[in-house]
Amino acid sequence: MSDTAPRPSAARTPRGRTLRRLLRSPLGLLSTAVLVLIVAAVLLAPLLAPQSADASNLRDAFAGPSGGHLLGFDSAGRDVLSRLLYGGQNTLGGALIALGVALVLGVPTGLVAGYRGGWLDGLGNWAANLVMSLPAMVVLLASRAVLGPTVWVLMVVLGFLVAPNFFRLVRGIVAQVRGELYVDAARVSGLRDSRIMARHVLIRVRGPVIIQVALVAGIAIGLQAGLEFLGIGSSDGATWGDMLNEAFQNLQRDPELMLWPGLALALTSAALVLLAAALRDALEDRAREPAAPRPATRDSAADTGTTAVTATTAAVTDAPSDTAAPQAERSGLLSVRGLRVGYAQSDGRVHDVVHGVDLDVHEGEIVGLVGESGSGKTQTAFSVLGILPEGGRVTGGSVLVQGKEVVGLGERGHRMLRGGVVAYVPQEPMSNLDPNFTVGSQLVEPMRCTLGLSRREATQRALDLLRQVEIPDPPRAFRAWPHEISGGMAQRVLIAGAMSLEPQLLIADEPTTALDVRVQAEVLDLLRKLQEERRIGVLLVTHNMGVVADLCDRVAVMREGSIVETGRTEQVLHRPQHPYTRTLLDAVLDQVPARSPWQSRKVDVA
Ligand SMILES: Nc1ncnc2c1ncn2[C@@H]1O[C@H](COP(=O)(O)OP(=O)(O)OP(=O)(O)O)[C@@H](O)[C@H]1O
Repeated sequence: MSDTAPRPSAARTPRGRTLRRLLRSPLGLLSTAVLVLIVAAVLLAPLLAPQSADASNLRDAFAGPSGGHLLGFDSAGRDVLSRLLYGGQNTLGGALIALGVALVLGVPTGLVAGYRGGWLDGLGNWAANLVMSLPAMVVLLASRAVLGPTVWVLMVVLGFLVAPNFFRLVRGIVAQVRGELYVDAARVSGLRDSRIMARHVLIRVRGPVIIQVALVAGIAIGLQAGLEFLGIGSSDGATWGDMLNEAFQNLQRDPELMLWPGLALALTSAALVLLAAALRDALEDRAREPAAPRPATRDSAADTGTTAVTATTAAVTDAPSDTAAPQAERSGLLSVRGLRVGYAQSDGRVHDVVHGVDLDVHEGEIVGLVGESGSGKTQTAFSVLGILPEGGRVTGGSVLVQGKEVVGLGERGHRMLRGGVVAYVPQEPMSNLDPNFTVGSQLVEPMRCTLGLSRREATQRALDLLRQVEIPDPPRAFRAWPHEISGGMAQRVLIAGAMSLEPQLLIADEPTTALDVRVQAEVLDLLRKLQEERRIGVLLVTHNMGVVADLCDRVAVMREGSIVETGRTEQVLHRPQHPYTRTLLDAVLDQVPARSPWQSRKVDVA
């Protein structure tokens, strides 16, 4: 491992940056300091309080400050400072109970509803709306009548009443995150849903939930004090609400008694609200922060001296043609027959976007699936992977992977397939890496979960893989954050990730579209090298005839959800049978000069 490579410091982690930003803002610093002081004082009550909260001496009733009793005595001759400190324990403890219940009920249900969608989401929403429509005060009064006046029980009920706030917040964010490509990538790499939620999704809801916690804590403290002030709730010991109630009854005699519990409540609630605002600002600043400049890499600095091929150059020459692979005979690796994919419409009808596709990928061959945008290439690939978007489903046909039918396979079966036999290289490398984790961590985790490797073994293997995909400084790339690497490097990382589970079939969906032309050539070279070394089958989804010419043994041309022509690459490129294939080839030839002569799977040197 290189010792010279800089290690991203803890201070540069998103969490470290948020905390520093929070403490740099005057509001954040002030509110944090006030809260820390209040909590510390309350926790240290046994050391700071001159006596216990309930020790009373009627001779001291309404006595002013004296000696060790800085805030004087109340109407029952109890020390006000002691009651304030011990009362804080009960008041803050009650708020914690309400918060705990709300978090336990709201966050996991919001996660599941947002991530899974469907009937779970419907049910969760219905329940949240129902609870939110209940008048909180009436429910609390009814609970008091049924369950008794204990304030702890009322705090549990309060937690139940505010849980929908957390549910809605989390559900909304998760529904957004679920559509992120890195979440798809994590699914494709075989991670369980629970693991994806814990690792990739929870991290996105963390910030907003913390803000909501601060707000709800303020509300819980206020409500609890309100209940006790009205004499509705009662706890075994003193609380700030209790103190307010007692002070209010003696307002004429000693108005100062209102001051201390009122001040404690006001300060705590205000500090919580200000902390929430400061946290929100800190998180928004972080989101606005521009990504760190990417270091020059071999990929991005490949302007000179690179062996490259112009990927958009199609080679159509007079080389001899092969015959098409017999479609009747099904391949042992991937065999698709009569595949139909449909999406449910709002009127209940199903709209087919793939209409009876036949496709084979044999061991050790690269098959190009080519066609214009919207022709159904991705839907076909996603059907094999079992990751069709919500609303989409296979409506007919058969997909055999290593002889095993995958149509109708449950999520678990698909996950096992994706974590073993089939791997996927997506289109947009940067969006498929989770910005919250280092590159290395994103390589190591699937290997640990799927192959059961120890962290040390998985780390070693990840470094080997980074070397195999020709990343110049593997240890450095391993430690880098996604924003610190170039698009070409990110694609190499994703290829390494796909290879890490030793697949037999690799599905690459436009793997070079997001890259510049020279980096495209390098990534294509890499794919070819890995495919030849490992003798895996590759289904290459592309709209680029140049890529097909450079890389593929066979090609299937897709249009409007159907395969219109299939055969060996040379044959299809030399003597296209279908007018649509000719149009695709003409379009390429219109745009760039043709490379000649056609050389099967050879790279043109720029
Ligand atoms: N979530 C969806 N809901 C409804 N229709 C969809 C959905 N996703 C894709 N489609 C439709 O399926 C058809 C095929 O889309 P697909 O993504 O497979 O095209 P493609 O050939 O891969 O195109 P591209 O190269 O642009 O990705 C398109 O008509 C598209 O509108």
